[in-house]
Amino acid sequence: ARGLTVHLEDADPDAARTAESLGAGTTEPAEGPVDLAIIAVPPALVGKVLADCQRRNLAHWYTDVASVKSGPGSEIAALGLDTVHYIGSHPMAGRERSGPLAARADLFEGRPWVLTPTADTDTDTLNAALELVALCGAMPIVMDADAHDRAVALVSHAPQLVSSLVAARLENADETAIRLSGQGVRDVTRIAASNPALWVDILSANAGAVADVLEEVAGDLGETVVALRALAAEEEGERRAGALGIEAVMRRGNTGQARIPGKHGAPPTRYETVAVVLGDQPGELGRLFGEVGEAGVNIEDVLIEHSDGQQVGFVQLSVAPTSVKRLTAALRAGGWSVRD
Ligand SMILES: NC(=O)c1ccc[n+]([C@@H]2O[C@H](COP(=O)([O-])OP(=O)(O)OC[C@H]3O[C@@H](n4cnc5c(N)ncnc54)[C@H](O)[C@@H]3O)[C@@H](O)[C@H]2O)c1
Ligand SMILES: O=C(O)C(=O)C[C@]1(C(=O)O)C=C[C@@H](O)C=C1
Repeated sequence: ARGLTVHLEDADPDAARTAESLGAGTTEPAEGPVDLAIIAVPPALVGKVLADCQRRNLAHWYTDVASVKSGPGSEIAALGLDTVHYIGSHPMAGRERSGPLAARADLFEGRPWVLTPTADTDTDTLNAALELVALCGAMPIVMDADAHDRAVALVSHAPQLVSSLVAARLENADETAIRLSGQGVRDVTRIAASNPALWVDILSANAGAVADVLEEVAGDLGETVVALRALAAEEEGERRAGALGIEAVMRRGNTGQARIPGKHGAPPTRYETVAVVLGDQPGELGRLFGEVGEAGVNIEDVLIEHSDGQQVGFVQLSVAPTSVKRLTAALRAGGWSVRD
């Protein structure tokens, strides 16, 4: 989309061919060294693959996108590789599904992309990585590898495990309970569908920092259980203490959630939702998005909720509060059923 030639290589030729057929680039090898080689393999393989790429003189500059930075960085140094023309990086965007079929062209749009230069890193190497980040529409954040790993323990790795733990409660749950699943449990468990092997690899390189965060979560969980038991007690004073405990945890959650930045690192924006009833027919979603575009409204986020066993779904479009009236009127005029 940006007019650059991308050469794709993968240990699994089918993965490279599938990516090629989706328009990600060409599986034809480059004739000479390319500008930048982007190594997108599991973290434990970054050192080995970088060694192979440098031995083959594949590129002027090299980066990787692994979700942990200290482990691969130490391995690269231990292997004695060229660290002048290499810079670690980590786009803070991904999917719970792996492989080329899960790819999205706009995945990195407006997302933070961490770069971890060291004292060895050449300015031209940093600039090549900055250009990649800009081409993908992401926001560069320069960080030290250790600080990066501590930060992602809190904002990515511990949340992944907490999501998996919540979803694990559903493993043997009664089917009647599962059928009641609404948007709340879907929001909390989306990333529980992630690839276990990749996450073992990621967590192996950041286990201590993630264990520290989870130990604190475990402490909070213990206190929350005590508060819930008190809430169910006979004695009124105990019940009041329980209510205060639960209120405190909910308020702390409100405060933490409100600190998460919006797109482009801007302060959190409050969007409003326009909910549209959608028939379960091919092309309905595309038609809806087309009409939203024609109304000149930007979709900031979208949630699709299917009702079990019904031929309709609800699409919740998050839009700027100032666009709600205009969008609702335009969609109703176009024959869509918009919920009040
Ligand atoms: N999935 C995410 O959400 C996400 C987000 C940010 C960063 N990352 C990082 O990106 C990297 C890749 O993750 P992914 O989710 O794209 O995984 P993936 O399984 O979809 O892709 C990894 C690819 O690497 C290939 N591969 C394995 N060994 C290889 C080798 N020796 N040479 C060449 N190719 C090889 C595999 O065949 C596979 O196609 C990981 O380091 C991960 O931490 C992932
Ligand atoms: O949203 C997802 O599905 C992700 O995979 C996201 C996520 C994250 O925690 O933000 C997960 C791990 C990656 O290292 C980067 C992004």
